[in-house]
Amino acid sequence: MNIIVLATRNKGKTREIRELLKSFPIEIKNLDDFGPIPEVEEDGETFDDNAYKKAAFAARVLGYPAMSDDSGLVVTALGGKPGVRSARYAGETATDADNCEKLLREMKGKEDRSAAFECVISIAIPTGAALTYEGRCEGEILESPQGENGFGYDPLFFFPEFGKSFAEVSMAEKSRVSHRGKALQEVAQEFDKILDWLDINMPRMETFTCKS
Ligand SMILES: O=P(O)(O)OP(=O)(O)OP(=O)(O)OC[C@H]1O[C@@H](n2cnc3c(O)ncnc32)[C@H](O)[C@@H]1O
Ligand SMILES: [Mg+2]
Repeated sequence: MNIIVLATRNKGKTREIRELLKSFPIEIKNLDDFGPIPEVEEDGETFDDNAYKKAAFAARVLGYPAMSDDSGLVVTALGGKPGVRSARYAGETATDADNCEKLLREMKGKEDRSAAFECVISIAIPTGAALTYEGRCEGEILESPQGENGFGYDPLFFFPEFGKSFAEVSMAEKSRVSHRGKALQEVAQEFDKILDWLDINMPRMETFTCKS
C-alpha cells in the first residue's frame, strides 16, 4: 500500500484530513511516526509557498511522498491579515485562544466583517516534484466566540449558509464546505491519477548486491 506522510503538527487539521481520506488505499503516517525532524521555517509569502516548503521538506527528509496543508484566515478589513501568519498572529508561541483574542481586538468597531479561509494542499515527493490543490470558503468574523468544536479561528468564523460558526457544526458538516474540505474533495476526485503519478515518479529504492 502507498504510504503518504502528513507533514503537519496541527491536530485539528490532521483529524479533518484523515477523515476525508479514510476510504482511499493509502497508509497515512504523520510526523510523530518518525524520529525528531527539524522544523520548517514558514517564511513564504503565500499559502502556496509554505505548503510546498512543508511537503517537499518532509518528503526529502523522510523519503516518502508527503502531503501538507498551509491555510489561514484572510480578513478584508485587515488588508488580508492574518493570512500566512494565521498560526503566529499573536506571536511565535501563540495559542488558538491568543490568536482569536487578537483578531477580536483588531476587529473592534470594524463594519466590514467579511473574511475567507484559504487552504493549499501540496503533495510532494523526494525529488521536489509536487502537485497542488486549493480551496476557499467565505464567511464573517463574529463579535465574540461561538461554539466548542473545531480548532483555530473556528469559533469566530460565521458561515452564513449554516447560520452558525464553524465551531458550532460537526466536523463532517464543516468539511463539506470548508477551504480544506474543498481542496481535499479535489484530491479525492483525482486520487487515481495521483496514485499513478506517485507510481511513475517516486524514486525506487533498489537493492544492489556488491560483488567482492
Ligand atoms: O504548519 P502546520 O504544522 O500544518 O500547522 P499550523 O497550525 O502551523 O498551520 P498553518 O501554518 O497552516 O497555519 C494555519 C493557521 O490558520 C488557522 N486555520 C487554518 N485552517 C483552519 C480551520 O479549518 N479552522 C480554524 N482555523 C484554521 C489556524 O489557526 C492554523 O493554526
Ligand atoms: Mg504552520
